[in-house]
Amino acid sequence: MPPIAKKHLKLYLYHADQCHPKKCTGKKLARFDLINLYKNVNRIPAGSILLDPMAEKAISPADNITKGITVLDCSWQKVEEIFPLLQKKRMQHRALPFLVAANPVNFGRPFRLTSGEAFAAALYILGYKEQAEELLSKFKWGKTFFDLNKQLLEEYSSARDSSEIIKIQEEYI
Ligand SMILES: C[S@@+](CC[C@H](N)C(=O)[O-])C[C@H]1O[C@@H](n2cnc3c(N)ncnc32)[C@H](O)[C@@H]1O
Repeated sequence: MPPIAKKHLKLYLYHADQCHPKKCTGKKLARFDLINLYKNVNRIPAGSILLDPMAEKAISPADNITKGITVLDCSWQKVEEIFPLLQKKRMQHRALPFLVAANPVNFGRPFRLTSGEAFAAALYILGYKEQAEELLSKFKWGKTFFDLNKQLLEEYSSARDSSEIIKIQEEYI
């Protein structure tokens, strides 16, 4: 029997070099070869989904994800400065809905996810649950992220589109 191909999405990290290299979740995932790290945003293939906390539209299973997912690893202090600069790049900007961080820096805080959590949340919502779990298995607090957000992640992953995602979020908050 031929091996069954694992469901897998391409992941890109645009690294702005603004974090502590030893604490950076994106760099850690790149060391495990689980994501592709770029320091030049022009090298990221056009058409991917950019996880942008300020985007107007929430990610949903209705998104076209054939070109993969991109995360911008930068300081939270620079988010409002950098994301607008990427508006001209051909990426689809999407926000993640209400989810709670499990990383030690922002534990319990909604919306403020590390790059690793952001990738995992997007993958889970889009139906790539094994890949999401594989990514967060590299962090001590990875399982806690799924424990804290299990019910919401399941509901988001069965939403039809972005407006349903927002409805689920509003009912929860
Ligand atoms: C600001 S960086 C901080 C990275 C952190 N230094 C680390 O080690 O992971 C986190 C990135 O994850 C993505 N992200 C986090 N929370 C998000 C949200 N609520 N909606 C969309 N993207 C989010 C964004 O691409 C954001 O720029």
